Amino acid sequence: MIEAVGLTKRYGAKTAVYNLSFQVRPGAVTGFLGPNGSGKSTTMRMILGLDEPTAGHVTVGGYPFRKLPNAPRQVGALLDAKAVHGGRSARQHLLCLAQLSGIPARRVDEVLGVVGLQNVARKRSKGFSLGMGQRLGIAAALLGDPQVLLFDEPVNGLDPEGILWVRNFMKQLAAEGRTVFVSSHLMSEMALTADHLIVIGRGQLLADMNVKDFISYNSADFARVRTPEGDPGQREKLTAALSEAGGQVLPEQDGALRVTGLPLPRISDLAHGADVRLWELSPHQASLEEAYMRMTQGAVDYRSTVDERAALQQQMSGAGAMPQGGPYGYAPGAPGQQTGFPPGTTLPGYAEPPAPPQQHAPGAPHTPGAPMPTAPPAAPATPVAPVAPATPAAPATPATPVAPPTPPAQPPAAPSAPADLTKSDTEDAR
Ligand SMILES: Nc1ncnc2c1ncn2[C@@H]1O[C@H](COP(=O)(O)OP(=O)(O)OP(=O)(O)O)[C@@H](O)[C@H]1O
Repeated sequence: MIEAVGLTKRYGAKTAVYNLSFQVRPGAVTGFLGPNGSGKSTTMRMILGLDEPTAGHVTVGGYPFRKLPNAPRQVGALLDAKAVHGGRSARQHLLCLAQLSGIPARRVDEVLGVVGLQNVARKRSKGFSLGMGQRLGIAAALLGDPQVLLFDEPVNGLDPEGILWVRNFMKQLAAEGRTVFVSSHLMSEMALTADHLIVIGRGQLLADMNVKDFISYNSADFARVRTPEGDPGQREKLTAALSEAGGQVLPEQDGALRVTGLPLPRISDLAHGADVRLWELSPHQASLEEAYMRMTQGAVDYRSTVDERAALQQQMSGAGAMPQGGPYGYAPGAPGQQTGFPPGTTLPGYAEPPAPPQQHAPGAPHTPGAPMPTAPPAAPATPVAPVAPATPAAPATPATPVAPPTPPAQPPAAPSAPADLTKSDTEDAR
C-alpha cells in the first residue's frame, strides 16, 4: 500500500503539491487524475524518493521509499519512457537495469515477452515508436516483479491497440493482488481502467472514491427537448412552462434545451399544455468526462482560448434558468453556486500565493473555508465529492529496514524472477 499524509512540495514560490493525503491499496487499479501541471508527476516522484517533500510524508508498505528494504523487488515505476539510452537495444537497456539490481538475465527475456517486444529486443531503442518506448518502460518497471507499480501517463501517445493493451495489463496486475497507481489527465481512460480514483487539482485533493461512486455522484440525468426549428416562440413558451413547473432549462448549442428536475412524461404534459410541439424528447446522462471537467475547471493552469471548458462555462452562465450548482454541482463559481469550493472562492484567474509565513503542519486537517496560507487560493477546501474515509490498513511488514544507497534513477528490479508475469500477452507482440 502507498500512503501519503499531508504531502506538500514547493519549488521556490511554486506550490506543486499541497497537503495531499491518500491511500493506494493493493488489488485495484487506482487512477491518479488531474489536469496538466496539477502535481501528479511531482507526487509520484515523492513516492519514489526522487523528490523530497517540503512537508508531510509518503510511505510504501509502511516505509519511506529510501528506507524500503529491497526496494527494487517491491516497487516498479514508469515515469518517463524516453529516459532510455537510444544507442542501446531494448534488451541491452533492460540487461543493464537487471544487472544493477542483481536480476538474472532470463528475467529480461521474460518481461520482453510480457510487453510484446521480443521480436524487436535487439533493435536500438532510438528507432522505437512512442508505443514501443512505453512498452519498454513498462518492461523495466516489471523487472523486479514488484508488488507496487506506478505508471505516469502510460497511455500517452499510444494507438488504440496499445491503449487497450495497457488498460488490460493494468487490470491484470491488480487482479494478481498488486498495488497499481496510474496517472492520467484523461477521465475517459481512467473510467475504463481504474477501480478507484484520486483526483487532484493544483496539487490538492478534489476526490478520493471508487469509480462507481464517482459515476453516481457525478452523473446527472437530464432530458433533451427540441421544438420545431424556425419557431423560437415555441422554444420560449416551453422554457417558460418548464421553468414555472420547477424544471431547470439550459439552451444547448444545437438549439435544443437541456432540462433537469422534471421527469420526461411531465415535460411532455407541460409541452402539451402549453401547446408546444416537440421534435425531440430524450433521456440522457451527463458524461463522466463532463463531470471531471466541471470538477477541475477551477484548477486548470493551461487553457486554450477555444477550450471546451470555456464553452461549458459559457453554456452554464448563459442560461439564466439554472439553479445553484447546475445539475452536477460543479458549475462555475457564480455567486452561491455549489462548486465544492468555499463561498467567495474565485475559481478562474489563479495567481501563485506568496511564500507562506509558516509551514502547514504535515497531515493537519485543513478547516473548510479557512484561509490556506501555503496553498493556491483557488483550490477547494471542501472536496467536490465526498472524499472517502481512509481505512487504515496494516502496513506491510518487510524485514529490517535498510537504507538504500541512493534513490533509483531507473525503475527498480528484483533479484529473483517469479514467473506469473510471463503467462500472457506474448501474443500481443508486434
Ligand atoms: N523541478 C521543478 N521546479 C519548478 N517547478 C516545478 C518542478 N517540477 C514541477 N514543477 C511545477 O509543479 C507543478 C506540478 O507539476 P507536475 O509535473 O507534477 O504536474 P503534472 O500533473 O504531472 O502535469 P502533467 O500532466 O502536465 O505532466 C507545475 O506547475 C510544474 O511547473
